[in-house]
Amino acid sequence: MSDIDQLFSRPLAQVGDFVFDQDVARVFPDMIKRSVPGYPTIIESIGLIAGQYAQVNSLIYDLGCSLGAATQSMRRHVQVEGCRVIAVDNAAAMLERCGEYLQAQDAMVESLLPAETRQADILELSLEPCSVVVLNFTLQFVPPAERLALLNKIHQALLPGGILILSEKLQFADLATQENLERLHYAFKRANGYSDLEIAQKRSAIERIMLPDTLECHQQRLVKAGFAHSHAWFQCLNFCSMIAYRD
Ligand SMILES: C[S@@+](CC[C@H](N)C(=O)[O-])C[C@H]1O[C@@H](n2cnc3c(N)ncnc32)[C@H](O)[C@@H]1O
Ligand SMILES: O=C(O)C(=O)C[C@]1(C(=O)O)C=C[C@@H](O)C=C1
Repeated sequence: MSDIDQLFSRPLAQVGDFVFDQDVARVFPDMIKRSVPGYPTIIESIGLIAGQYAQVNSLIYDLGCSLGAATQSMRRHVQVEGCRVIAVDNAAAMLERCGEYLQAQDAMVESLLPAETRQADILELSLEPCSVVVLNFTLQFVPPAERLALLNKIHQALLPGGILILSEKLQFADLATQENLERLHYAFKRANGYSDLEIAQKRSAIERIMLPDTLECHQQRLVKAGFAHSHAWFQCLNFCSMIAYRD
């Protein structure tokens, strides 16, 4: 079970950069559900969408898997012969808990899709041929200069007919839209029990290491990476999810 996220509830003399460490791993399910509008819907839908595009005897990658929520959903939804999920994260603490969650899922549910965890930097990892790749709120933590090469690598590894599911926090070019949706996002966090202090300190902790792009930037970069066809399938406030098609 997850502890309640109170990591930023007390005034910090110095707010360091956010790190996916043991403390975050302990509270992550609570943190992300209370911070990302629509997260439960996105997780459940990733399983459904993957179930429609996973190909026989192929790999599925969950890149930046954290505790493996998307992997767990895909294991429940994908009923395709010979598929296997590889859940990748470079944070040891997150991956350790991911392994615990997957073992617990195996103990509760029979005939799930096989899944394995792999600790690696997705920028270094070589990808085997696959039919579904998930980047669920991961690309936003990759340095912007490295994002195109990662998407290129994913496009190269995807089998014809395969897909990338890309979920991201969005930036908006229009200032009014940016300010309105940011304000609504903070209202969402407050409605979920975060104080103004927690919201402010978390914002400081992520502002240097989490760099959102606009939807237009994502779509242009996906085309450059070889994904001629992509679209958003979900948006809740300033968070969205897209599907990009490997034609
Ligand atoms: C917001 S969390 C992702 C949430 C998760 N995909 C889910 O659906 O619950 C971002 C994750 O990406 C991981 N990450 C960031 N950069 C990475 C990299 N270069 N290689 C591997 N994992 C990375 C972090 O350790 C963290 O677990
Ligand atoms: O934008 C915020 O305020 C967030 O907390 C977002 C976000 C994310 O999108 O990954 C940031 C860090 C955590 O992983 C959980 C949520």
